[in-house]
Amino acid sequence: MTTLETQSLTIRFGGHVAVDAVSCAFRPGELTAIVGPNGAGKTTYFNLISGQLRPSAGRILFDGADITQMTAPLRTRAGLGRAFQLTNLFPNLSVEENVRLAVQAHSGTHYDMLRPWRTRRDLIERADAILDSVALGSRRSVAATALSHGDQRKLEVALMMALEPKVYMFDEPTAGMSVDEVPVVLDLIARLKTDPSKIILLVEHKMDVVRSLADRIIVLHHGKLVADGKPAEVIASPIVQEAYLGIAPGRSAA
Ligand SMILES: Nc1ncnc2c1ncn2[C@@H]1O[C@H](COP(=O)(O)OP(=O)(O)OP(=O)(O)O)[C@@H](O)[C@H]1O
Repeated sequence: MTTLETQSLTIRFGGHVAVDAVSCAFRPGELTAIVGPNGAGKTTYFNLISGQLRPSAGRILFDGADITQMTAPLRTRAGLGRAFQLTNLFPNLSVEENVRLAVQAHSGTHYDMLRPWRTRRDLIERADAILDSVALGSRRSVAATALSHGDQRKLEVALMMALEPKVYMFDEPTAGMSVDEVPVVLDLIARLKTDPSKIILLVEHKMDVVRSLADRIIVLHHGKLVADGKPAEVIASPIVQEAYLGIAPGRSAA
């Protein structure tokens, strides 16, 4: 069973404590939404878990191992999946080529001049299945850079799926998407949730998205974990009403 836990995780930027002694254990089969007002430390906490930042104090345990000092690429290989920025990949290759490369990388298959890709039926089928599940089948020949913003986000999710991670990390997966693109991504995350072995973490501002997907909500405020529990309880709790909804009145709580 996959386990992921932060223990007193802390990071300081100069004198500012952006994440302050956050202890939290994430469970398989559960989607945990991380919410809080602007500047609460959500993205920083995410970056600490995925390895883009190193903490000032505290530990991160993944599947029983201390990964606090592990590099981000090694964490990815160990099963911590975070959406790639497309700019780090192959923006001029087609959607299909990007997904096939990710599938190939995960399968451990190296380029073999004597065995062209098209003979690897298993890898092609896996890539096709992923493309269909993110509704990008019809865009397969388009260069990644030529995709709409929403389709680029879907491709990022597809590339993460290709690596079959134990932990899926989504940072505002629907940000900047048009209204008709949002349901595709929400459906996709909802489908990932049906696998009881996966841990899913979601940083999200939109409370309607949180409500529709989260099994559990944790709230960060000034870098501290101030609430943790079932969505209805957490949303109704005075600390969230005051700390989150009170401070961010422009953000939809509906
Ligand atoms: N590299 C950095 N150097 C200095 N301060 C930083 C750095 N990264 C984040 N911070 C500060 O840490 C605090 C937490 O930022 P973070 O982006 O994690 O908040 P957030 O909850 O994700 O906010 P938002 O909802 O606006 O995305 C902020 O005060 C931010 O200015």
